[in-house]
Amino acid sequence: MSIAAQKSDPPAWRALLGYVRPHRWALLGGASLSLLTGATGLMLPLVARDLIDDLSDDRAITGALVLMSALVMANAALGALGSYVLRRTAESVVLGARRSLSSYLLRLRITAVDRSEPGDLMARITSDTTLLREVTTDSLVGLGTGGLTLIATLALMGFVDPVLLGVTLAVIVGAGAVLTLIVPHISRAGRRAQDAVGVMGASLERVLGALRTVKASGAEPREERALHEAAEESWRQSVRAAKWSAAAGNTAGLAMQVAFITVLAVGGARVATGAIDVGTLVAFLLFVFYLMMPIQSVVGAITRYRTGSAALDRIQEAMRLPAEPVAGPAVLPAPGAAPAALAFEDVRFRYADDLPYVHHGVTFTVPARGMTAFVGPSGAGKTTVFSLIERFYEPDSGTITLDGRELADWELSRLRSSIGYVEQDAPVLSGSLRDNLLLGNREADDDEVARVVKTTRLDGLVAKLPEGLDTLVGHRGTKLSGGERQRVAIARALLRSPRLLLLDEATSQLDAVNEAALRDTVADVARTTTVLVVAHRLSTVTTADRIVVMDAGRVRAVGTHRELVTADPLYAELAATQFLAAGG
Ligand SMILES: Nc1ncnc2c1ncn2[C@@H]1O[C@H](COP(=O)(O)OP(=O)(O)OP(=O)(O)O)[C@@H](O)[C@H]1O
Repeated sequence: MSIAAQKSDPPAWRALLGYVRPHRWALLGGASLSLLTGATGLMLPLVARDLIDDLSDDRAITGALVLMSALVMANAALGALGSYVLRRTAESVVLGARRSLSSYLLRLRITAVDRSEPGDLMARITSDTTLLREVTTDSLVGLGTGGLTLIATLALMGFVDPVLLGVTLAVIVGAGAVLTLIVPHISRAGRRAQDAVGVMGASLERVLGALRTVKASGAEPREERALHEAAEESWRQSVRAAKWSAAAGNTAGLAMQVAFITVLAVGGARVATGAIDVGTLVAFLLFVFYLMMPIQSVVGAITRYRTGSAALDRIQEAMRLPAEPVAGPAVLPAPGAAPAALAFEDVRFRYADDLPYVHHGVTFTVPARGMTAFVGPSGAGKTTVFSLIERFYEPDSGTITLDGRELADWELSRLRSSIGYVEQDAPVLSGSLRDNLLLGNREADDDEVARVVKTTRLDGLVAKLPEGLDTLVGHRGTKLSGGERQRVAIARALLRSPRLLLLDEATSQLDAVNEAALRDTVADVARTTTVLVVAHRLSTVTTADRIVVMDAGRVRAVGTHRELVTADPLYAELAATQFLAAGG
């Protein structure tokens, strides 16, 4: 996984504030309720003391009892409300992060996706965002309420005896120095634990995405080991983080005990010299005791923030991957819209700076309407032509124009809405058959769907499925055959009434009858639309209006089948040896 942190990354707390800002008032409300709960709790002993005084002085205790009951009720009610408000706010922060991250991931550039593991990206949305929950409530609120209580207690201590306050502060500063050494270990271990969860997500995605192949290859034990290793690495790092967190918590506890003893010793000496009286010393020691709670809460907040900040860093890294601009909903071309004309002019392209060029100056023109077939040996760069037209990638040099206008000048959603694209492996998404057909055009009505289902010869399939178009097709369409998936992909593209249809022909999977039918359908579409086909069948190339022969990233010839068979030796060889199904 190469989503790496950059030196210039802003600190995690700034990102956290970004997520929390929309919920600041709810968070403040929850924190105030927590403070109020604490205050009602602190008042209870005072009222109890009054009640005991009343009892010993033979006074009526009804008033004190009523007050105590009211305080107990208020404490419980405020506590429950405060905790609900805080948890709800924390969940809203998680929701906000999940929403923005998932929207962002849908806009990722394909180059970024090429460099990422989908399983790791999934872990960032699911697991890492969950950690924001604790960071929001425990860290932010703990730091706020604990910090306020700490300041108030220290102020009162300074009021009682500044010298003893100095002693206490010296101990606290010493403990703080130790904590600054411990805290980075918590961050590091937290980061590694979350990275290991990402690795596990990636391994899971790899296995589940190809479970049949894994089983058929007998690779379960090896894949199981990889999954377990990732789980164990996460465990190891989480345990390491727990160890350092425990050390931090105990350092705080130890510091308070050291402060207690030091205050006792220095305070005793001051009592002996008459600088303070015993009452002052006792009151101060009580304050040292009370100091424990806010200090624990502040240290807890810091340690939890450090674990959570690792998750925040991972979320921010994903949010910095290159993405496409935000676009409004795409407007599909009206049925009967003019077909598109396309031109490549000296296009050079490579998938990454450290990879060799795939296109070395590709030039061809495709007029509006008609079918153009791309042929050539495997790896010649045919599918890459389609990827560049869809602007999944940008060429390094040269120009690509659609209707005479450079692709870079097109609004991306508008460009893509003009195109119907059928990928070679014809992906089908989990959901119903209808969902899949309407993926590219939600607006298509039942008549249009029925027509396209018929032209792509899916009507037989629909009739035999238990729930027709509403039958679920399984994860990645596993309940469909390869040929059916391909026809679904073609039907989906046709429902968009594209001005340019890109068809990356599968190398197999269609039986002769369906192939002939689809060839007729595509030929029919080519009468009104511009169709580009990466062709693997003789029947396709013989019906094409023109054929572009590609070899090693260059266009070596353009012509019809008849012309090329005699004019281009490579084409003649391909026609004789490589094209599938000779039914032309
Ligand atoms: N996402 C990618 N990242 C890096 N290299 C890639 C990527 N996609 C394709 N390539 C490389 O680019 C070259 C051209 O690939 P392309 O898919 O365009 O070939 P093709 O002519 O369509 O081949 P085939 O007929 O086998 O589908 C190949 O060498 C391939 O390995």
